[in-house]
Amino acid sequence: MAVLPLLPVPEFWITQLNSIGLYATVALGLVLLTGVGGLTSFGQAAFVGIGAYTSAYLSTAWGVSPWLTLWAGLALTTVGALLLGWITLRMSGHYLPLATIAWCLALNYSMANMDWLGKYDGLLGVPALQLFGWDLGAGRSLYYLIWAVALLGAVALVHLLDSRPGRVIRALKGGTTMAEAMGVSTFRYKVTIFLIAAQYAAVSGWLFAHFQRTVNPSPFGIKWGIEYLFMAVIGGVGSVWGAFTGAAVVKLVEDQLQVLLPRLIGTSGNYEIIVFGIVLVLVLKYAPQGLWPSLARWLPRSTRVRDWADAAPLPERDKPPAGAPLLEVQAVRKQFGGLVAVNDVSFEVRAGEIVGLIGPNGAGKSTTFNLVSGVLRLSAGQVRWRGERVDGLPSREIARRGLSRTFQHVRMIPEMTVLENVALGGYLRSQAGCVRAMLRLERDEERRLFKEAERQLQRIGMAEQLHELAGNLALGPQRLMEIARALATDPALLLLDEPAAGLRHQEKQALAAVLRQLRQEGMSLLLVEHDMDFVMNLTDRIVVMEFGTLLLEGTPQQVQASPAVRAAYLGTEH
Ligand SMILES: Nc1ncnc2c1ncn2[C@@H]1O[C@H](COP(=O)(O)OP(=O)(O)OP(=O)(O)O)[C@@H](O)[C@H]1O
Repeated sequence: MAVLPLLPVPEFWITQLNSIGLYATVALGLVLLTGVGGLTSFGQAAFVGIGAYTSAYLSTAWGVSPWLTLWAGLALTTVGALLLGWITLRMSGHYLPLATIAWCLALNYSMANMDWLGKYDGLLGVPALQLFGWDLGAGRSLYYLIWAVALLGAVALVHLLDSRPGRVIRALKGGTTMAEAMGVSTFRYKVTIFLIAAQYAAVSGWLFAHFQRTVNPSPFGIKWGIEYLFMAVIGGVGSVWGAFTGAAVVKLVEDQLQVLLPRLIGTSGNYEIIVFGIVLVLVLKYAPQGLWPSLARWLPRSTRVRDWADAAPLPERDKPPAGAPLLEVQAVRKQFGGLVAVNDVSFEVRAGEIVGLIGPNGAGKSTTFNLVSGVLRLSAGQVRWRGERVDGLPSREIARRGLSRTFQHVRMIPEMTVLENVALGGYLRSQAGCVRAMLRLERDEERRLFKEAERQLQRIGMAEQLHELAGNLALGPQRLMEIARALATDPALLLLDEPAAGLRHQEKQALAAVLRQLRQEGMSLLLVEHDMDFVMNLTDRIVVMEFGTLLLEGTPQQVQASPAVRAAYLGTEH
């Protein structure tokens, strides 16, 4: 690619490649936002427009250097994206796509109706870029800058996705509950990826203005917003290199159809749009992940190099002394409409104890877990953590205080390895942000995270499966992986929701041994479990719930001897 402009390649193809580089830069932002983060935007063309118009206006009307107008464009984009993101990203569902459509339409009409922006004619005479006296006016010379930007943008994204913030971003698509339980403010990350995607678009717009040397509103309308999304989807919206594939396919197919179709059917019209729509449907039918992942299947998969052997351990929190009150649940209540799922339940967990929470199906155990860990809000009552009231706090704040959990239905990132999933647990014990990750300045901390993740996986007996994709594991090992991830948060209390479900007998025994070992190391455990042998042999105390209320609290022997508990399980009157 570097020598292409030096060869006698026709100007047409250089222009095509320049356009592909510009489109791919916008599509890269969508890979991050939509493909990885799960947030759909139809409005990227508006951000391209901000980058283009800011530079065109400031450089033509005020003679400002394009190297300065780039920053002005990025600053304006930041303000626009923050405003839009702040309002819409708290809401789930269709609000963001709709808001981005509205934003794109509104901005496009504004551009087209302002005298000082030249209305529909736009701004002419945008100066060419100059770099150290080198004129970048010709397509052949600008080619280098366009492709340097696109490729650097891609490499920065690859770095980002393989980092502490990247693992969080990859968790967003599967819902926010798990990431929040690992201590992440998912809203902050949603705003961040929205901002990054907008800035990729604005940089592309800046280049576009100085490539075309003129701007007008039409390339920044909703049609282009949709087109950019097409590119990302066709290329493979989850993969960085898919942005290039998609941009190339859309640009080349559309152009070729415009030439070929009139010749084939003997009349001109917008038929290429129809044929293009058919192509899109076929791609989505036969390569639903997009074209790049279908091609990449044939490439060898590289495993992570184990370079963390000598990394320093992550910081650890002070653990409470054995017997100190840790978790106090005081008359907690949760109503779902008319249903009282948890009815004034009280119990406590002291440091160094293993407490079991049992009860028939629908007794309210998982709801109690969700109340304690901040996933659900209480209707009444109090939850105290080491004496401090924590009910009403979001789950990430409770996680920060040392309470970590697993989920009844395993929550993980299936397309990441076991090691990477567990490394997400170390989020609160590390600091690297997006910029450091994109520049690869956080490798030391990353090694420390992987060392910790490996240590926890060894502890749980999964040292052999570090590089396995989490989605390929059977249910039992997935549950163990969740425990390792919770352990990587360095908790003082571990809440385990049915940890033994799906495990074979020997695996259960191994798990019980690990949990006992954890208790010896000072860890406290609260677990919901249906396997009675497992609970009776492991726990110090058991809390029994039935129909949302506390039926009994006592030692395993007391619970086993209780006729009321037996009746509750058998469904008889007591
Ligand atoms: N989000 C919700 N909205 C409405 N009702 C709910 C909700 N979550 C739970 N419930 C109801 O609350 C009751 C308690 O449910 P919960 O899942 O806490 O029970 P459980 O003891 O964990 O059961 P299981 O052992 O089957 O997991 C059930 O009747 C359930 O249908």
